[in-house]
This record gives sequence, structure tokens and C-alpha cells, in this order.
Amino acid sequence: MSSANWPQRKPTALLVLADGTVIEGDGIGAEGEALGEVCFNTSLTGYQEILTDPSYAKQIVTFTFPHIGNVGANDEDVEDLVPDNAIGAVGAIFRAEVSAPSNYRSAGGLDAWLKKRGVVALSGVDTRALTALIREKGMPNAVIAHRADGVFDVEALKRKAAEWTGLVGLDLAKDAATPAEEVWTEGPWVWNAGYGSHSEPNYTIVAIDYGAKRNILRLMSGHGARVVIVPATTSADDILKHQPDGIFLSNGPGDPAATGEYAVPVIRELAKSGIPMFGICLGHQLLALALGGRTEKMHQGHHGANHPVKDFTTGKVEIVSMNHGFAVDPASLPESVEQTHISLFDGTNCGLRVKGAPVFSVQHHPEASPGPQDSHYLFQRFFQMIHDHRGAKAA
Ligand SMILES: NC(=O)CC[C@H](N)C(=O)O
Repeated sequence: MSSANWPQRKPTALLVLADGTVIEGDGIGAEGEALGEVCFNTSLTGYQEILTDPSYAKQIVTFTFPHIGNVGANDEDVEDLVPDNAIGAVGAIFRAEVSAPSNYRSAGGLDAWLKKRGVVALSGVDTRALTALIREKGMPNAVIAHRADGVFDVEALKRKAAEWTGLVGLDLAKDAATPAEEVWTEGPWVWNAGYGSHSEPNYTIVAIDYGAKRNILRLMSGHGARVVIVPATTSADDILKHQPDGIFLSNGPGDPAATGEYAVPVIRELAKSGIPMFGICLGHQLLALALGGRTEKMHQGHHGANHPVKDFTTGKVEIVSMNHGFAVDPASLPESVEQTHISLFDGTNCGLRVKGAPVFSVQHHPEASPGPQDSHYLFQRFFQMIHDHRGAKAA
């Protein structure tokens, strides 16, 4: 495949796909090699949040929007919990050369930030052609390599890409999660003021961390919760010891069905406790598994901040932020579970709830819900359930 590079110069970075396709570009970010699955993201911006979303572990993101990097990078727009671990996308691919940053929140350029974070990237790639290829053939395994001297052992890179077994069957959640319990009180970002903090929380939420995003935790804090983050492998007993008003199942990387014994049995037990429970993304998939459903690998996945999803419970279509390469098979859900959301692109399942119980989950990140009255309405739904549950307990 030809690169969109002009004028032609010696490539300093390569994307080598498992089928032997070699795509050339200009290296930026970290030098070195990274192995991962290539997916395309259709967001127009939010590139820093995307690249630091732990759910992108072992993935290389190609951005369909041509001009990425123009608002630079800062320390506030990072989504992974432990920045030093840098769990998130391992590689990035851009159409245009990254230009000098121009934004009042910028603390530096994207190139330097990628370098510091260890993300290998290349620009000058025909990302339309790459996206068309992914749509046609599915998300390929690949190696992304960057060397300033432009000297590559292409055959070795091809072998590496071909030999990697990929994301199916790969458990990444427990390693993406925080190793120790921690209490979260930071609230949502306020323009000109930064992140607030919640001083007098009304509720305790235990968030099971499978690779959570900071902003989801902030939104729950903004709704009046003291959020206790617990590692992915925490037992149901240790979770219930916190006497939570609600339990949150986070997003996270890897194959949900590969999490084995630490997630699904615990969620199954917690779902019987009667405590309101809400899952997002990997949390949605794990809840589906705990309820007796099945998950499957998608062909091209959903990755972007502009995806239409229909909520059957309100009849509304919302434009949401999504990042998933696995999906719940709705036909696998038992009678006691109902499908609440679908993607309007392809009809994929995007939400479920347990009939008659305060347990529900979605495949998308609701922080992108439109309109002030609608924004975060899924969190409002969760907190309403918590409020009602408390009322019922007190009565
Ligand atoms: N955003 C997520 O939590 C992703 C879930 C899962 N790893 C997937 O790719 O489908």
C-alpha cells in the first residue's frame, strides 16, 4: 500500500500487518516497536483521552480524522489511573503531519507527549485506505516500528506480526487494574477551574477496576459518591464489606471471556445481592457473561465519539463515545435479561438490564450524551436506583 507521504522520503516508521502488508510513514513519538491489533477511531478530537484509555491496551489506533495533535497535550486529559504504568494504546497512526500545538490548555506538543508515554506513532499514512482495509478484512494484528535511521528488518517484523495470536483469548483486565484499593473523590472538570472534589459524598460506590477511565469515576463523584476503587480480583465478600450503595463494573481491555475465575463468578454473586449495579463496556460484557450470556469478537469494532445508539427504554437515539472490539450476543441472553440499547450502525447489542432488578449496563461511554438535561443520564439512572434502593431498605 502506498503512503500519503509527500515529498517521498525515506520512511522512519512502518506498520507491518500480519498478512505481510507494509505501510510506510514518518515516525513520531517513541522509537521502538509495538505489537497490537489495529483499529480505526472516528473521533474528531479527544486523542489524548483515546490513547490513554486502558481499554486500548495491545491496540494501535488509526485516526480517521486527518489532523490530529493541533491542541497539543496536557496532564489533565489522561484517562488511565496510574500514569506511570501508561496502560492504553501502544501505537498511533495519523494522516497529516502533527503541527505545532495551539490551545490555551496545551502544555506541550503531541510528539513529545507520545515519546514520554512510550507510544510508537507514524504520520503521513493514507488512513482512508487503511480504514477501508479494516472495514473489508477486519482488525489486523500488526507491528508498528519507528527508527530515526530508517533501518528496519522488514522480514522479522512480518514474522512478529504473523506470529502474534491476537486479542481473542487474551486476559488483560487484571493487569490494567489498580493493584490496591483507593478512594476517589475528584469531581468533573469545570471550565476555568479544573477538576473539583466532592467533600460530602452521599453514597458509597464500589468500582471494580478492570482498567477504568478517570472521567467515569469523576462523573460518579460528581453525582455525590465516594468511590472506592478495588482491584479486578477482589472477592465479593471484600466488596460487600464496604457496604456499598452501588457497585460499578468498569471498562477495560482484552477479551471478556478470557477473564476466567476472577471477574464473572464475583459479578454473578454480587448481582444476587440486590445492590444496584451498573457496568460500562468491559463491565457490560462481563455482566452479560455473569448472567449467562455470550460474547464474541467483532469484525471492525466500534471506536469513536460519534456513534449513534438507540435506547429502547426512552426511544431516544444518542450520539455516544465507544470503544469495543467484543460484543454481547443478544440471542444468548436469558429470559430474565432484556436488551435496552443497540448500535444504529449495525444493530450490535449496546445495553441490557435485568428485569425487575436494579442491574444494568451499556457498551458505550455515556459522558458523550448530548444536551445538558440528558448528559450523564445513565449515571442519573444509576443514582436514582441507588436512591430508591436506600428508600426501600429504610422502609
Ligand atoms: N472499552 C472497553 O471496555 C472495551 C471492552 C473490550 N476490551 C472490547 O474491546 O470490547
